[in-house]
Amino acid sequence: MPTEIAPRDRLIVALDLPGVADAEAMITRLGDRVTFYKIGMELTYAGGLGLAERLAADGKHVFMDLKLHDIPTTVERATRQIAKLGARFLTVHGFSQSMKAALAGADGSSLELLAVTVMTSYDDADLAAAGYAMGVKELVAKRAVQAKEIGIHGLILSPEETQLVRPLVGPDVQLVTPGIRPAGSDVGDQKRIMTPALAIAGGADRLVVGRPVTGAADPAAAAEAIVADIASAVALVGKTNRS
Ligand SMILES: O=c1ccn([C@@H]2O[C@H](COP(=O)(O)O)[C@@H](O)[C@H]2O)c(=O)[nH]1
Repeated sequence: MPTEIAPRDRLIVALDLPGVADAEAMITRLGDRVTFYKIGMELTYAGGLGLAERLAADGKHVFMDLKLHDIPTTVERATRQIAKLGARFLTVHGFSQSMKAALAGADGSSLELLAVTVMTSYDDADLAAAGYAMGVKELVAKRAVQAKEIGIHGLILSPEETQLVRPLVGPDVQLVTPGIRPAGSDVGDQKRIMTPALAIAGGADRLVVGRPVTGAADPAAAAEAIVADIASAVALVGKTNRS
Protein backbone atom coordinates (compact mmCIF):
# COMPACT_ATOMS: atom_id res chain seq x y z
CA MET A 1 0.00 0.00 0.00
CA PRO A 2 1.50 3.40 -0.93
CA THR A 3 1.79 5.22 2.42
CA GLU A 4 2.31 8.59 0.69
CA ILE A 5 -1.44 9.16 0.11
CA ALA A 6 -2.67 11.33 3.01
CA PRO A 7 -5.31 9.54 5.14
CA ARG A 8 -7.88 12.27 4.35
CA ASP A 9 -7.39 11.80 0.60
CA ARG A 10 -8.13 8.09 0.98
CA LEU A 11 -11.78 8.81 1.87
CA ILE A 12 -14.08 9.35 -1.12
CA VAL A 13 -17.57 10.45 -0.10
CA ALA A 14 -20.35 9.30 -2.45
CA LEU A 15 -22.78 12.16 -3.02
CA ASP A 16 -25.77 9.88 -3.61
CA LEU A 17 -28.34 12.61 -3.06
CA PRO A 18 -31.46 13.60 -4.99
CA GLY A 19 -30.41 17.04 -6.19
CA VAL A 20 -27.57 19.50 -6.63
CA ALA A 21 -28.82 21.70 -3.77
CA ASP A 22 -28.76 18.69 -1.39
CA ALA A 23 -25.25 17.84 -2.55
CA GLU A 24 -24.05 21.42 -2.12
CA ALA A 25 -25.51 21.55 1.40
CA MET A 26 -23.69 18.29 2.26
CA ILE A 27 -20.40 19.61 0.83
CA THR A 28 -20.77 22.75 2.97
CA ARG A 29 -21.41 20.65 6.10
CA LEU A 30 -18.35 18.47 5.39
CA GLY A 31 -16.08 21.46 4.62
CA ASP A 32 -12.34 20.77 4.58
CA ARG A 33 -12.79 17.37 6.19
CA VAL A 34 -13.49 15.81 2.79
CA THR A 35 -11.19 16.29 -0.20
CA PHE A 36 -12.60 13.67 -2.60
CA TYR A 37 -16.20 13.34 -3.84
CA LYS A 38 -17.91 10.73 -5.97
CA ILE A 39 -20.76 11.72 -8.24
CA GLY A 40 -22.79 8.74 -9.42
CA MET A 41 -25.80 8.17 -11.61
CA GLU A 42 -28.41 9.62 -9.24
CA LEU A 43 -26.77 13.05 -8.97
CA THR A 44 -25.57 13.11 -12.58
CA TYR A 45 -29.13 12.56 -13.81
CA ALA A 46 -30.27 15.33 -11.44
CA GLY A 47 -27.96 17.91 -13.08
CA GLY A 48 -24.70 17.02 -11.31
CA LEU A 49 -22.26 17.52 -14.20
CA GLY A 50 -21.99 21.25 -13.51
CA LEU A 51 -21.35 20.50 -9.83
CA ALA A 52 -18.56 18.12 -10.85
CA GLU A 53 -16.90 20.91 -12.83
CA ARG A 54 -17.28 23.39 -9.97
CA LEU A 55 -15.87 20.95 -7.41
CA ALA A 56 -12.85 20.23 -9.63
CA ALA A 57 -12.32 23.96 -10.21
CA ASP A 58 -12.48 24.48 -6.40
CA GLY A 59 -9.62 22.01 -5.94
CA LYS A 60 -11.60 18.96 -4.79
CA HIS A 61 -10.88 15.57 -6.36
CA VAL A 62 -13.86 14.33 -8.36
CA PHE A 63 -14.75 10.74 -9.16
CA MET A 64 -17.43 10.29 -11.85
CA ASP A 65 -18.96 6.88 -11.11
CA LEU A 66 -20.87 6.38 -14.36
CA LYS A 67 -19.88 2.74 -14.94
CA LEU A 68 -19.69 3.02 -18.71
CA HIS A 69 -20.51 -0.07 -20.76
CA ASP A 70 -21.74 0.14 -24.36
CA ILE A 71 -20.40 -0.42 -27.86
CA PRO A 72 -16.79 0.80 -28.09
CA THR A 73 -17.51 3.95 -30.12
CA THR A 74 -20.08 5.14 -27.61
CA VAL A 75 -17.83 4.42 -24.63
CA GLU A 76 -14.89 6.21 -26.26
CA ARG A 77 -16.93 9.31 -27.13
CA ALA A 78 -18.65 9.43 -23.72
CA THR A 79 -15.27 9.18 -21.97
CA ARG A 80 -13.92 12.02 -24.12
CA GLN A 81 -16.81 14.23 -22.95
CA ILE A 82 -16.34 13.31 -19.28
CA ALA A 83 -12.60 14.03 -19.51
CA LYS A 84 -13.50 17.69 -20.16
CA LEU A 85 -15.07 18.06 -16.67
CA GLY A 86 -11.73 18.03 -14.86
CA ALA A 87 -12.62 14.88 -12.92
CA ARG A 88 -9.86 12.60 -11.69
CA PHE A 89 -11.57 9.17 -11.83
CA LEU A 90 -14.18 7.58 -14.09
CA THR A 91 -15.58 4.06 -13.80
CA VAL A 92 -16.06 1.67 -16.69
CA HIS A 93 -17.33 -1.90 -16.37
CA GLY A 94 -14.51 -4.43 -16.50
CA PHE A 95 -15.20 -5.80 -19.99
CA SER A 96 -12.28 -5.67 -22.43
CA GLN A 97 -14.09 -3.75 -25.20
CA SER A 98 -15.32 -1.07 -22.82
CA MET A 99 -12.01 -0.73 -20.98
CA LYS A 100 -10.03 -0.32 -24.23
CA ALA A 101 -12.54 2.18 -25.61
CA ALA A 102 -12.49 4.24 -22.39
CA LEU A 103 -8.70 4.36 -22.48
CA ALA A 104 -8.85 5.64 -26.06
CA GLY A 105 -11.38 8.31 -25.01
CA ALA A 106 -9.23 9.42 -22.06
CA ASP A 107 -6.08 9.65 -24.18
CA GLY A 108 -4.38 13.03 -23.83
CA SER A 109 -6.30 13.91 -20.64
CA SER A 110 -5.49 13.43 -16.95
CA LEU A 111 -8.60 11.28 -16.37
CA GLU A 112 -7.82 7.96 -14.64
CA LEU A 113 -10.01 4.94 -15.35
CA LEU A 114 -11.22 2.50 -12.72
CA ALA A 115 -12.61 -0.84 -13.89
CA VAL A 116 -15.55 -2.27 -11.94
CA THR A 117 -14.72 -5.94 -11.30
CA VAL A 118 -17.82 -7.33 -9.55
CA MET A 119 -20.35 -5.04 -7.88
CA THR A 120 -20.12 -5.13 -4.08
CA SER A 121 -23.85 -5.88 -3.86
CA TYR A 122 -23.22 -9.25 -5.57
CA ASP A 123 -22.31 -12.58 -4.01
CA ASP A 124 -21.65 -15.96 -5.57
CA ALA A 125 -25.37 -16.76 -5.77
CA ASP A 126 -26.08 -13.51 -7.65
CA LEU A 127 -23.36 -14.33 -10.18
CA ALA A 128 -24.75 -17.84 -10.66
CA ALA A 129 -28.24 -16.40 -11.18
CA ALA A 130 -26.78 -14.05 -13.82
CA GLY A 131 -25.29 -17.03 -15.68
CA TYR A 132 -21.67 -16.83 -14.57
CA ALA A 133 -19.91 -20.17 -14.08
CA MET A 134 -17.49 -18.75 -11.51
CA GLY A 135 -17.69 -17.19 -8.07
CA VAL A 136 -16.92 -13.62 -7.02
CA LYS A 137 -13.26 -14.14 -6.15
CA GLU A 138 -12.44 -15.90 -9.43
CA LEU A 139 -14.25 -13.31 -11.55
CA VAL A 140 -12.69 -10.36 -9.67
CA ALA A 141 -9.23 -11.89 -10.19
CA LYS A 142 -9.87 -12.55 -13.90
CA ARG A 143 -11.14 -9.03 -14.55
CA ALA A 144 -8.32 -7.48 -12.49
CA VAL A 145 -5.68 -9.25 -14.59
CA GLN A 146 -7.41 -8.23 -17.86
CA ALA A 147 -7.69 -4.63 -16.68
CA LYS A 148 -4.00 -4.53 -15.74
CA GLU A 149 -3.00 -5.97 -19.14
CA ILE A 150 -5.11 -3.36 -20.94
CA GLY A 151 -3.51 -0.53 -18.94
CA ILE A 152 -6.41 0.54 -16.71
CA HIS A 153 -5.32 2.77 -13.81
CA GLY A 154 -7.34 1.21 -11.00
CA LEU A 155 -9.99 -1.26 -9.91
CA ILE A 156 -13.27 -1.15 -8.04
CA LEU A 157 -13.55 -4.24 -5.91
CA SER A 158 -14.67 -5.11 -2.41
CA PRO A 159 -12.22 -5.01 0.51
CA GLU A 160 -12.64 -8.79 0.72
CA GLU A 161 -10.59 -9.20 -2.49
CA THR A 162 -7.73 -6.70 -2.09
CA GLN A 163 -5.24 -9.22 -0.70
CA LEU A 164 -6.04 -11.64 -3.51
CA VAL A 165 -5.75 -9.00 -6.24
CA ARG A 166 -2.70 -6.94 -5.18
CA PRO A 167 -0.13 -9.62 -6.08
CA LEU A 168 -1.87 -10.10 -9.44
CA VAL A 169 -1.74 -6.44 -10.51
CA GLY A 170 1.36 -5.08 -8.76
CA PRO A 171 1.80 -1.90 -6.72
CA ASP A 172 0.76 0.72 -9.29
CA VAL A 173 -2.87 -0.24 -9.93
CA GLN A 174 -5.07 1.66 -7.47
CA LEU A 175 -7.48 -0.48 -5.44
CA VAL A 176 -10.63 1.51 -4.64
CA THR A 177 -13.19 -0.18 -2.42
CA PRO A 178 -16.85 0.59 -1.80
CA GLY A 179 -18.65 -1.78 0.59
CA ILE A 180 -17.27 0.13 3.58
CA ARG A 181 -19.24 -0.06 6.79
CA PRO A 182 -18.03 1.37 10.10
CA ALA A 183 -18.82 -1.07 12.95
CA GLY A 184 -22.52 -1.02 13.81
CA SER A 185 -23.70 0.82 10.68
CA ASP A 186 -26.47 -0.44 8.42
CA VAL A 187 -25.29 -2.85 5.72
CA GLY A 188 -28.15 -1.91 3.37
CA ASP A 189 -27.83 -3.53 -0.07
CA GLN A 190 -24.08 -4.22 0.18
CA LYS A 191 -23.00 -7.87 0.46
CA ARG A 192 -19.17 -7.74 0.57
CA ILE A 193 -18.28 -5.31 3.32
CA MET A 194 -15.54 -4.34 5.77
CA THR A 195 -14.78 -1.61 8.29
CA PRO A 196 -12.60 1.33 7.14
CA ALA A 197 -9.60 0.26 9.26
CA LEU A 198 -9.69 -3.37 8.11
CA ALA A 199 -10.11 -2.35 4.48
CA ILE A 200 -7.01 -0.14 4.65
CA ALA A 201 -5.07 -2.76 6.60
CA GLY A 202 -6.01 -5.25 3.87
CA GLY A 203 -4.47 -3.08 1.17
CA ALA A 204 -7.20 -0.78 -0.16
CA ASP A 205 -5.75 2.51 -1.44
CA ARG A 206 -8.97 4.53 -1.21
CA LEU A 207 -12.39 3.89 0.34
CA VAL A 208 -15.76 4.93 -1.12
CA VAL A 209 -18.30 5.72 1.59
CA GLY A 210 -21.82 6.97 0.96
CA ARG A 211 -24.69 6.42 3.40
CA PRO A 212 -22.55 5.94 6.54
CA VAL A 213 -21.51 9.61 6.04
CA THR A 214 -24.35 11.30 4.17
CA GLY A 215 -27.06 9.50 6.19
CA ALA A 216 -25.43 10.17 9.57
CA ALA A 217 -26.97 12.58 12.05
CA ASP A 218 -23.64 14.43 12.01
CA PRO A 219 -21.97 13.77 8.61
CA ALA A 220 -18.88 15.83 9.50
CA ALA A 221 -18.26 13.77 12.66
CA ALA A 222 -18.87 10.53 10.73
CA ALA A 223 -16.34 11.54 8.04
CA GLU A 224 -13.80 12.62 10.66
CA ALA A 225 -14.16 9.29 12.50
CA ILE A 226 -13.52 7.38 9.25
CA VAL A 227 -10.44 9.50 8.48
CA ALA A 228 -9.16 8.77 12.01
CA ASP A 229 -9.69 5.01 11.46
CA ILE A 230 -7.88 5.23 8.14
CA ALA A 231 -4.97 7.12 9.74
CA SER A 232 -4.52 4.52 12.48
CA ALA A 233 -4.64 1.66 9.97
CA VAL A 234 -2.09 3.41 7.72
CA ALA A 235 0.21 3.93 10.71
CA LEU A 236 -0.12 0.27 11.69
CA VAL A 237 0.58 -0.95 8.14
CA GLY A 238 3.58 1.42 7.94
CA LYS A 239 5.00 -0.03 11.17
CA THR A 240 4.39 -3.62 10.02
CA ASN A 241 6.08 -2.92 6.68
CA ARG A 242 9.14 -1.46 8.43
CA SER A 243 9.48 -4.35 10.90
O1 LIG B 1 -19.24 -2.29 -6.75
C1 LIG B 1 -19.63 -1.14 -6.46
C2 LIG B 1 -19.43 -0.05 -7.27
C3 LIG B 1 -19.87 1.18 -6.88
N1 LIG B 1 -20.50 1.36 -5.70
C4 LIG B 1 -20.92 2.73 -5.35
O2 LIG B 1 -20.31 3.12 -4.11
C5 LIG B 1 -21.22 3.81 -3.29
C6 LIG B 1 -21.40 3.07 -2.00
O3 LIG B 1 -22.35 3.73 -1.21
P1 LIG B 1 -22.75 3.23 0.26
O4 LIG B 1 -23.88 4.14 0.61
O5 LIG B 1 -21.53 3.43 1.12
O6 LIG B 1 -23.17 1.80 0.17
C7 LIG B 1 -22.52 3.96 -4.10
O7 LIG B 1 -22.47 5.22 -4.73
C8 LIG B 1 -22.42 2.87 -5.15
O8 LIG B 1 -23.03 3.25 -6.36
C9 LIG B 1 -20.71 0.30 -4.88
O9 LIG B 1 -21.29 0.41 -3.79
N2 LIG B 1 -20.26 -0.93 -5.27
